[in-house]
Amino acid sequence: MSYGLQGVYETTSSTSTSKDMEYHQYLRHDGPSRTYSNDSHSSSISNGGHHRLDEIEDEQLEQEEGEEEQQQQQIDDDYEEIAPDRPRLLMWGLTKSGKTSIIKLIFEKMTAGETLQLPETKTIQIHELSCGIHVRFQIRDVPGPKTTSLLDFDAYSSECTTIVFILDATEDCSDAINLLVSSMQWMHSNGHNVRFEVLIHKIDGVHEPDRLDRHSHIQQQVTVMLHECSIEEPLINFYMTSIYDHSIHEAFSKIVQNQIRQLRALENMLDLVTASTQLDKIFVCDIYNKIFLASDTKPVESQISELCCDVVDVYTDISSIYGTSKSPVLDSMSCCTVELSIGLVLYLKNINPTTALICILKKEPRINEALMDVNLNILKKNIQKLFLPNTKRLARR
Ligand SMILES: Nc1nc2c(ncn2[C@@H]2O[C@H](COP(=O)(O)OP(=O)(O)OP(=O)(O)O)[C@@H](O)[C@H]2O)c(=O)[nH]1
Repeated sequence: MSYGLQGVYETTSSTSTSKDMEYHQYLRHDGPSRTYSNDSHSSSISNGGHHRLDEIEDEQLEQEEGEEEQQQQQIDDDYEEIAPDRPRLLMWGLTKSGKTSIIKLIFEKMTAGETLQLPETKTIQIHELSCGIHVRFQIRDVPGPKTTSLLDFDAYSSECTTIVFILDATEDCSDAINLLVSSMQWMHSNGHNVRFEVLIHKIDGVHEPDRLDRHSHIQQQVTVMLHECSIEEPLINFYMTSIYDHSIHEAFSKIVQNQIRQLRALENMLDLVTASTQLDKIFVCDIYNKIFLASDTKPVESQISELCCDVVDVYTDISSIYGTSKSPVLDSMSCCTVELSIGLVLYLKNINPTTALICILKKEPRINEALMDVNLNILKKNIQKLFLPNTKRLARR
């Protein structure tokens, strides 16, 4: 498979178990032409591409979209058969650490305040989820132990590919650290080379100047204990998160990205497009749960990904008011642009009803929109192709 992006146009100009289980399956379709603007930030959802492509291309696109829809339907009809080797994530950590809240907030649109009323988890909850372009995975939410006991951990973690360990940063962390290390030790001694993604969670409850110290103290303690257990080079990442800000989406995006086999290829494509189109940053984002499936490899500040989440919110709000499944706010050729007063332009374009490309660029007198349109359309097709062989192969089974 070629990892390059075929057909990108360049410009020389500088402008250019043992327990009961509950099973949940989340399948979404549809997305949201109208104009939207306000004075300080002008935003538009415009049908900007039609004059650039001829009718034949339009028909081809419609046909392609029809095929895609059929394919999606087929996938949805037989989930188990279609994605038998999907990643399986286990949410693990002491009781009340925040496992259920995270799932409800990201994937069920519960507000942070509503999570205060969540009851204790009594049985395993299995969530079959899909993010954007055919990225499918399972998340298990399990009753959190009250002590460092590993009772039932073998059943909970069977066939899991990643453990998302939630550690409440507002409490004394020693029990949680012991549980984390003993879980890793159990996995190691049973020959399971599973990645641990550790969320140092409820960080909003820690005084701001102490947060980095808390993070490095926990990380150091875990590293020392793992070394003492002779676990060298463990597969472990640490994130500071809270459901009261954007950090949980950012961390979960990285966790989901670690599950995507095509991630490097996708990043290569995005790098090529940013370089050839003079974009500052480009993201592939699931518009329903605001999970970033990939971005180009330039470093990104948190504020920028927060801005992207905001543009997705604007888009979904307008879609829910004005769009219907039969007539979405954006069709395959349209885009949504938001000009910020700080001199940045955000540009949203759909890849399919659930996935969008979000580009960030500096506002310049002459943005080469035609070049951007052409390259983003090529990128869109290439992304679909990248995920298609996988889907077709699975569909044939
Ligand atoms: N301050 C703060 N509270 C949080 C955060 N995340 C979750 N909580 C709160 O933590 C409490 C426990 O959350 P749950 O999601 O029920 O915890 P759990 O780990 O699923 O608990 P069990 O079901 O007992 O295993 C709830 O009151 C949430 O509102 C966070 O980021 N910050």
